[in-house]
Amino acid sequence: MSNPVYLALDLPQLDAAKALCEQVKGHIGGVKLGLEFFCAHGHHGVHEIAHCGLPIFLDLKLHDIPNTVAGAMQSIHVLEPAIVTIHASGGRAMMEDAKAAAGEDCKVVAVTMLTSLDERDLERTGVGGTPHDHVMRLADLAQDAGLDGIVCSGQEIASVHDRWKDGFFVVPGLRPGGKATADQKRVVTPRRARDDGASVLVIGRPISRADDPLAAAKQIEETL
Ligand SMILES: O=c1ccn([C@@H]2O[C@H](COP(=O)(O)O)[C@@H](O)[C@H]2O)c(=O)[nH]1
Repeated sequence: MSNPVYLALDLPQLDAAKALCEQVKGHIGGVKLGLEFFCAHGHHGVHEIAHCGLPIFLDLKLHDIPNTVAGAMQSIHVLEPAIVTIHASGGRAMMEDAKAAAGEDCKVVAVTMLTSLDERDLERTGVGGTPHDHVMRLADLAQDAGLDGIVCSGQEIASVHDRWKDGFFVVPGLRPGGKATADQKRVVTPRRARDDGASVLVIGRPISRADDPLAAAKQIEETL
């Protein structure tokens, strides 16, 4: 089985991001480039990281009207990403148009509820119910729209996996100690997320901010 860990390269310096990728590339399965990286380095930065030879996950979390999101998807075709994220709350038409505009080999997955949010945060945005309810509702919508899968926390992955058997599930908010840290609230260990059905494990700071990133990546790999 291939390594499910995608390293989140949330670093402002391109050289540092490239060096980190080279350092740990034998112990991860892919690289996730998000807003911080893409806003700083754009297409050029993605091409530079692609030299590492790992699959690229563009975590752009697109969220706009259908025509705009479809246009953005077409603009990133040339980068040949393996995975791209959009927001499920953009609605069914937006998700359908995004999927139609994506390349054949690109998985389009919808962010349901950010792992930095808990039930209280959800209530404050005017959405009733638990995170579990909210994630299930948006997972159903994403499946109906023909997407490949969703992004959710490891706390919901077992339920999502039960109702969407062939879905592709991306799980961030992973902490080797299993405890909420920094801005992440709905966390589990990488091992639990994998056992519960995650396809991709997104891990950033536990590796990138470790004193020894290579040792951290190896330790996580050994737990899987
Ligand atoms: O719900 C979400 C969606 C995306 N992310 C992204 O994953 C990584 C997590 O980084 P850590 O340093 O391991 O916390 C980061 O790039 C987020 O943008 C998420 O955390 N939660």
